[in-house]
Amino acid sequence: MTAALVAEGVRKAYGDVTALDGVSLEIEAGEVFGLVGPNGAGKTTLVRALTGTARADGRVRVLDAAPTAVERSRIGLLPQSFSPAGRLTPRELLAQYAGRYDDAREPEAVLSDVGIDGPARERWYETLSGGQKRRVCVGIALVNDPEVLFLDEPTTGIDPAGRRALWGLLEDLAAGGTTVLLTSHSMAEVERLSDRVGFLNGGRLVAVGTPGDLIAAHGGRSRLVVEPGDGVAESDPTRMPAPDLADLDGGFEVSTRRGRIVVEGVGPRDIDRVVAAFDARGVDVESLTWTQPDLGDVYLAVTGESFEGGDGEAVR
Ligand SMILES: Nc1ncnc2c1ncn2[C@@H]1O[C@H](COP(=O)(O)OP(=O)(O)OP(=O)(O)O)[C@@H](O)[C@H]1O
Repeated sequence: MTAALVAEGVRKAYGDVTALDGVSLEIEAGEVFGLVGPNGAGKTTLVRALTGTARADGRVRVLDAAPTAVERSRIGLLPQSFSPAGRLTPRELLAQYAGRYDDAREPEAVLSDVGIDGPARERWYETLSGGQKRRVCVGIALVNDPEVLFLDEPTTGIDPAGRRALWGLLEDLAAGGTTVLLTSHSMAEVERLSDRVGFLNGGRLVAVGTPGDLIAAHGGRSRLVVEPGDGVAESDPTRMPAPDLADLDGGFEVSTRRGRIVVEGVGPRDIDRVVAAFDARGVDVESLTWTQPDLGDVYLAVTGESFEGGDGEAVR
């Protein structure tokens, strides 16, 4: 396989702030790579270094060229902050951007792909909703049918149905061989779309791998999350019962988190006896959820920060 994107020892400082602290990464042609990390971790700066929109120390190659030398029709970029002309319609904007390339896609087809249909195509960009605007911006990044697509938080502000539609579109592009570098704060999004995921924290890549490998290495064990009854958690979280399950065979670890009792290491076959043990210890169980580790757990493990996702993503 050939690397479509290469970063070697990339460093970038803004005054005293080190945004990238020696990032090395190779992304294969046709790969979808998800970049995640807390606010300020350096994701946008890495995208900017790779696209030549910010100068950085170290070595960067895009399709075997310097980022500023690569043929621009081969690259699509959706920056995190991007505001096209407000008093053009989506149809006019797409036509305008298409006109920059010798061989662009049909604007109408691109607008259909990103879900801008009907009257929204004919309204000034500035009058569109936030999610509609973001869809138009995604369309602009796709209009030249790029080989490498950089998407910096593409689905921010887009409603759940639109987000899923966009995921389907990105999956189609990936199936067609497009290389995608995606940043996102949605673990569901990166887990669904990415062949590999990189976690940035404090300007360093702290973990890289397939979602499955990362979850196996850092995700911890499956767990039972118990909401205790009797209003104990609300009245005084410090009085939360954390029953000792040491005598149960299975090596369970019990802790309390945000008013819930978390029992790590509970497999599907263990649920009944753990619940019975709660009962025997007089802990009233209001509700319980069994979860398997996912990328949100990896996030917590490798960045040290708790992850609270939107869209019904797990809270840990
Ligand atoms: N133009 C700039 N001038 C000064 N500091 C900057 C600039 N751009 C980024 N930084 C700083 O560099 C660090 C990395 O920022 P960056 O935008 O790359 O993070 P990020 O991971 O994309 O964050 P977010 O999730 O909030 O988008 C931050 O501390 C940020 O304040």
